[in-house]
Amino acid sequence: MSFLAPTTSSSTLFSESPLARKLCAMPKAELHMHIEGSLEPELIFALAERNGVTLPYPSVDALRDAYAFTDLQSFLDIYYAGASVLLTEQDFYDMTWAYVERAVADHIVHTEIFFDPQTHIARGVPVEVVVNGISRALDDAEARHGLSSRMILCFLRHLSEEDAFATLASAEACFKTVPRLIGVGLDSSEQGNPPEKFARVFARCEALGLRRVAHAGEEGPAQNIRDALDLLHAERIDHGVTAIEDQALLQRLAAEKIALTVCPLSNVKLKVFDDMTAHSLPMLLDAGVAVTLNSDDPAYFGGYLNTNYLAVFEALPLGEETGYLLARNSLEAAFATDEEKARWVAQLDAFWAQTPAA
Ligand code: HPA
Ligand SMILES: [Zn+2]
Repeated sequence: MSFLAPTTSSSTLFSESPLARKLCAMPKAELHMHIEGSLEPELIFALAERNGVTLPYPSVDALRDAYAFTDLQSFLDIYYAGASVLLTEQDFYDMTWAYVERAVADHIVHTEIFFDPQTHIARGVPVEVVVNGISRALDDAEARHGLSSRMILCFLRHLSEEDAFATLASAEACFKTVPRLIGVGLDSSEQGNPPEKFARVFARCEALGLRRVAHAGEEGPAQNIRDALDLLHAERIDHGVTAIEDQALLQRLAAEKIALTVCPLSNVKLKVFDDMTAHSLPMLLDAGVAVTLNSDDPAYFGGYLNTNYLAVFEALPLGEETGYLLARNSLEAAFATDEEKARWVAQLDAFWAQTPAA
């Protein structure tokens, strides 16, 4: 038996507190996760070896060491390099399955997965290979784990409008044959690529009956959020954390129940905020905006969904009821049927009633 006191008392760890356990175990949805951003360095190296792709990093550790980002662009450069190992349908399946296991462990009941076909098409990978690999893994996730899901095709905003239209045309058959592929989004470099650049593409998507989201107000001004709503008819805003610059916009987001898919660890890693205590989340919540928490690119930003919840609740003065609100917002903002949403909210309510107050 040892009489030495532990150097860190485990009871002081937030992650082991009753509130942390409750946040981790509650049913929730994830609405902002780029599947290529779930590629862990180990899987990048395994796929590179399987496919004979040479990486510009000598080892897993060297790659991980390169994850010291200064802004969004410095991340995107590495993110697209990592995605270059994806070639076959099985690669997309394996990547998605690895995320599914993390999602199930985090008590996610519904996930909406972003993917970036243009980065794969440019390397000669047909969009069907991308869509079928991801979708087949999500079929298995539903069958084996009861995990509900949708897929959202994102246009890369640093590329041209013409390229986005060509991508949409190449994916039109997929939209018809893959029921869970329900919408489009807009990601990549926000600076210099405002929403208006894609107004006509999004109008075509709306005419096709597709759901619409857009990254806006991540690094860019609050005006980009307004333009994503007015010019792209976005139904949710991805990030949206710079909305706090504009009081009237905050009121509009709250009144129109436009959900924001906030990604706290991403924002800190990409230096949108100096640290988690400086995050605009409390101001967004105070304004009555329907905020949700998400992991964005979990393999690059230090963790999956529950790690985001823990980081936020450890750094900010948020009560248990905010945990419930964030989970409920995520379920209600999902692109799912009213019946599905009512079922998940009932599941959350039952969990809340059964689990002692933290
Ligand atoms: O956080 C992001 N922002 C913009 N584009 C992206 N593509 C992957 N992740 C991101
Ligand atoms: Zn994102």
